[in-house]
Amino acid sequence: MPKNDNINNIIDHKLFSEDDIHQMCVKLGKQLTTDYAGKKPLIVGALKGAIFFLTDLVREMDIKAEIDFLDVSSYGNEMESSGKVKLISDLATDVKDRDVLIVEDIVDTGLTLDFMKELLKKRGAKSVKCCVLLNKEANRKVDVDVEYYGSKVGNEFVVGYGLDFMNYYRNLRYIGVLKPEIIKLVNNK
Ligand SMILES: O=P(O)(O)OC[C@H]1O[C@H](OP(=O)(O)OP(=O)(O)O)[C@H](O)[C@@H]1O
Ligand SMILES: Nc1nc2[nH]cnc2c(=O)[nH]1
Repeated sequence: MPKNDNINNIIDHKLFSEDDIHQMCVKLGKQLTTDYAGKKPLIVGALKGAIFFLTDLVREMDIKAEIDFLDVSSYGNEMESSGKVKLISDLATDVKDRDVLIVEDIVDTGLTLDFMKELLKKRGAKSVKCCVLLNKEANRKVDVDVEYYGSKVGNEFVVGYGLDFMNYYRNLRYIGVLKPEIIKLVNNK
């Protein structure tokens, strides 16, 4: 188990343990196996935050599925959305007439998810749904449907299991809440 250096300096408390996350993946995987039975969906992972969730989730799904990745970003190194979502790297797969399932680590303002859903719909996907690990409803700026999610979270900045703080700490096995004083430090910089 890696010892992330200085982790105690930035994490206030653990929110979801490895086991909590595993249970969420199992539950969502079962539901998706039922709902996508007989279909061959294209699973679209949103880079970079969704990498660990996607790999755990798809292995709980007993269906024939293709996997591709889309890299979009609106945060850069910051802790607040710039409000402008950028397409950094596109899919290699044609989504026309496909059932597409977007896999995301978190939906916060909803801007990133809304951008991806609209893009894939415009390209002629047959259906576009999403499976998100964490749903931060309090901060929503756009009304976007979240068809599947693992857990709701409060309006706090979470880190680990793909979720970064200044591009680090994605490789924590659990999800923790960032210390409020770190947020203040970054915001006052
Ligand atoms: O609902 P929103 O306010 O749009 O926020 C959610 C998005 O923010 C994070 O991505 P980020 O842009 O930081 O890129 P990353 O996945 O590479 O960390 C996260 O992974 C989601 O994609
Ligand atoms: N790491 C991280 N990225 C986010 N993007 C939007 N909300 C969050 C959050 O709480 N944590």
